[in-house]
Amino acid sequence: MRTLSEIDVVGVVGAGTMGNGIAQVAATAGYEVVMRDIETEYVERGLDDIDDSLSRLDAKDALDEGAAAIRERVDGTTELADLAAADLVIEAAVEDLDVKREIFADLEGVTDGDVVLATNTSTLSITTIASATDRASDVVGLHFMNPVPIMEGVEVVVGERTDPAVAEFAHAFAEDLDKTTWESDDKPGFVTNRILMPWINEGIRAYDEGVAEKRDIDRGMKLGTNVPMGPLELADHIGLDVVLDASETLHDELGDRYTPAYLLKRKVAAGDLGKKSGRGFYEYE
Ligand SMILES: NC(=O)c1ccc[n+]([C@@H]2O[C@H](COP(=O)([O-])OP(=O)(O)OC[C@H]3O[C@@H](n4cnc5c(N)ncnc54)[C@H](O)[C@@H]3O)[C@@H](O)[C@H]2O)c1
Repeated sequence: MRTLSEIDVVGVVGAGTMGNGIAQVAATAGYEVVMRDIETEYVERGLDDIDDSLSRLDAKDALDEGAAAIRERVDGTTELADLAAADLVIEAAVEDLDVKREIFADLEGVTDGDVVLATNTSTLSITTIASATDRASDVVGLHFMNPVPIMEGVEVVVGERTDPAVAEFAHAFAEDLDKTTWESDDKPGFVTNRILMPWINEGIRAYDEGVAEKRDIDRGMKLGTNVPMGPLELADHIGLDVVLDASETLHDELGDRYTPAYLLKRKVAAGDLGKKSGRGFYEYE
């Protein structure tokens, strides 16, 4: 395993909401970044999101160096082979076990044998993802929160075969990005989503069953329990498809108390995915 001081290039798989956020914070911490997605269009959108986010932070004087210098450290690509340069890879592709297992098998082929392979999965088993490789001891969960540049927390998830030194490295790397970590065993949903997903689904059910108007549900939970976002606005922020994928995994693993809300499934079927599609429970510009 490479030590923290041996990490120069961070590979990121997926240029979506989480992938481009992870690429941005790694570049901000001084790392060179190679961010890979499957289509040029997705790579470009991810790079544009990084530009926008860095400009906003720059305008608030929240960066230690110019946005342009940070942005120059991020390369976008659609070529898997470009990840060969990485000293550490963090996967943030779609929340689908088969896709992630295929990505990890590919990563094993393309990266050096001592490179840690991390996944940003919200709910899927680290152990099952790792078993797609012959290097399960190098695989660890590095679960960033959304939006990555703003949220301080990172959940380190330890699989059945994860080497304790790899878990320790994951904590140290996240701390080097100015994050604060906690650790979870590889159990469905880990700490955060095991508790968060039923809360969001119950908020959606409460709305669907007419308990209150959607704004009152969000306002009630914010003012009544001191959380920064209510369940419906948080679902829009996370992405309704991501919430549904996570809820379905938890339902499969933990049973009926994790049943996804009917209205969540209907919104996803309609293509209302939240902020990223312009419409979820609320409308966005
Ligand atoms: N959205 C959140 O709030 C949140 C928070 C924490 C963790 N996560 C997790 O992070 C991961 C990514 O979520 P997201 O919200 O960024 O999703 P997203 O839909 O915004 O982005 C996923 C990206 O992965 C790309 N992709 C698909 N297959 C790929 C492949 N084989 N190689 C490279 N790229 C590929 C897609 O083209 C897309 O651009 C998921 O595992 C999700 O559960 C999401």
